[in-house]
Amino acid sequence: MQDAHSHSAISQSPVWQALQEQAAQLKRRRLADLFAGDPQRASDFSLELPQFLLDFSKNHIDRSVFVNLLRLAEEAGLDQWRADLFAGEPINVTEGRPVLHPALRGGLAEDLEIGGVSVTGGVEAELQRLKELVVLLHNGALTGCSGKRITDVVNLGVGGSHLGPQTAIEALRAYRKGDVAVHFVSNVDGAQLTDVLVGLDAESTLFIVSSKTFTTSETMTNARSALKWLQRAAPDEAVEVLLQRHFVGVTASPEKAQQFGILPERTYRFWDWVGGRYSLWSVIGLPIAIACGFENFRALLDGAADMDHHFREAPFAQNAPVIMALLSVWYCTFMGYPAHAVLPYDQALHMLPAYLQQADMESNGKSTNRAGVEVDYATGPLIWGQTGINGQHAFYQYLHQSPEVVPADFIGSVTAGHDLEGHHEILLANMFAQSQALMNGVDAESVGRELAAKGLSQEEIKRLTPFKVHRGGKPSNTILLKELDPRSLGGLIALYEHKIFVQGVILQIYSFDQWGVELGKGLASKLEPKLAAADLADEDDSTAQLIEYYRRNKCGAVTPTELPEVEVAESAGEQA
Ligand SMILES: O=P(O)(O)OC[C@H]1O[C@](O)(CO)[C@@H](O)[C@@H]1O
Repeated sequence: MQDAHSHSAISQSPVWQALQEQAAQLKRRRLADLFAGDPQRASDFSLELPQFLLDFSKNHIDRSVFVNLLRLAEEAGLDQWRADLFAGEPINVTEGRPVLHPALRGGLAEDLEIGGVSVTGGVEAELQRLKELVVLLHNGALTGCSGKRITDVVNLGVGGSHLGPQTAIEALRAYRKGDVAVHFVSNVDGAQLTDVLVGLDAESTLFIVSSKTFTTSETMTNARSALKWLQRAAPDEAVEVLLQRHFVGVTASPEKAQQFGILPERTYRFWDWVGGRYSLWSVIGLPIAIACGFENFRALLDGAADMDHHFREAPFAQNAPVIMALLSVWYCTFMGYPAHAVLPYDQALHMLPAYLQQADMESNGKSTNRAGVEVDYATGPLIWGQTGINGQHAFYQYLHQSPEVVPADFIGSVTAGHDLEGHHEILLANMFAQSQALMNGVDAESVGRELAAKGLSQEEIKRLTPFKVHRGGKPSNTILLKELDPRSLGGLIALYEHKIFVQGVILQIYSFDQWGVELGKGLASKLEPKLAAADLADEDDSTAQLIEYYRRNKCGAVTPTELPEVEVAESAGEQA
């Protein structure tokens, strides 16, 4: 498979050089002028898919740049990489695995076999098991040790084993089903677990230990503390029984879940060919199915499969993930804008920026190309953002008047997710206004006219004008969904997933490993025992000083628990 891909440095290609020159020219062109000189621009630089309109006309490109960006995708061998992704080739080369999250949602053109087993068959079988669990929970048939019905489920997981499910549940707040409450604990900071447990009854609480590797220290620590909490509530109950009745495991390492004490029939599996940050479509999505019902979870998968189909089939020039990826490469790599804002004008999407931070930055925050050589260009951008209206009253000042340019994605829905009158029009008007203001800005002449109309003196106008000028020229995409429902949410998330993949292909980096998170993990487990005692001579002066300060100032010792530790085999350094 590798031979099918060229390792020649893309940054040496003529189209790369051409784009570099164009970037310098385009920086001097006003976005408003690009519209003025091209009456078809808005419609030609837009794409209407069944679930949404993508308007990418407010970007700092002209037709010739767009053509060159499409050439760059060809030059990068995107066609072949895309085919290899869907064919299950081991494109996660550094981990020697295929990348098959589309298979989890019916997104492959044809079924595949891995180790002689049908991928689609395995996925469907696991989904059916998940559905049965959801039905049991919704029917009140799942009970804890004391026979009480399970009413609360706590997902213990971090990163991809947390962000996808919670983002989707928040987004689908209008699609809740059943009366089982779902809670999330991702942080090893015990404050989070404590806060969640405070309101819960141990007899009716079920924990989902959600971890691809089942070795992530934060998640396993939370799982052990959850077990101790159950033990405190039912001191006469055997630990094994508590584990069997109050724990579910969701993992690509089922044997580790069972070592922990979770029943095989309560262990739901996925596979190492699903990256942690791409796993919400797998049994990792169990909390979504519990909170919103299995049918809505299925609709989410269907929406993602629609996007897989679009990405697989559409020519690059009409391919939403390809276009968004090319624009991102254009800004980050050619224009030199290192950040990208995600701005949902939909409260339900409030977690989307955090979700995309992991999806994008853990995938493309790399500086070694596929040939193992350090790149000489910027790779993926810093992704940040929050709901647009809250952002407007916080950091939009920076977007409008800082010398930096931060390209942005505005995301909203035509249909409101509530029935309060008058709110949605204000929300959408703000979204449209912000992208317009960022694009056009306001020049000194217009500011002067506005101030004169308010009756200010010439002297005051002269003094105030420089502060009120907005340079404009700040680019954005707008994704306008018809409605935020399970299907369109699936499509939206898959759109970004494929965008991230395309960016990696073009920039010649491997998007599906995450070696960069390992170093810190290893050091944390080495330093943890040193917080209590031990010689700090091996540590750098700053770290030693911090630990010494901690030792001197910590109030009392950590309360030792009288409850027995549950033996859990942890193996470090596994990749999720
Ligand atoms: O699901 P696991 O194995 O607990 O891993 C959790 C997260 O940790 C990471 O490996 C690194 O932070 C992510 O890629 C992953 O989503």
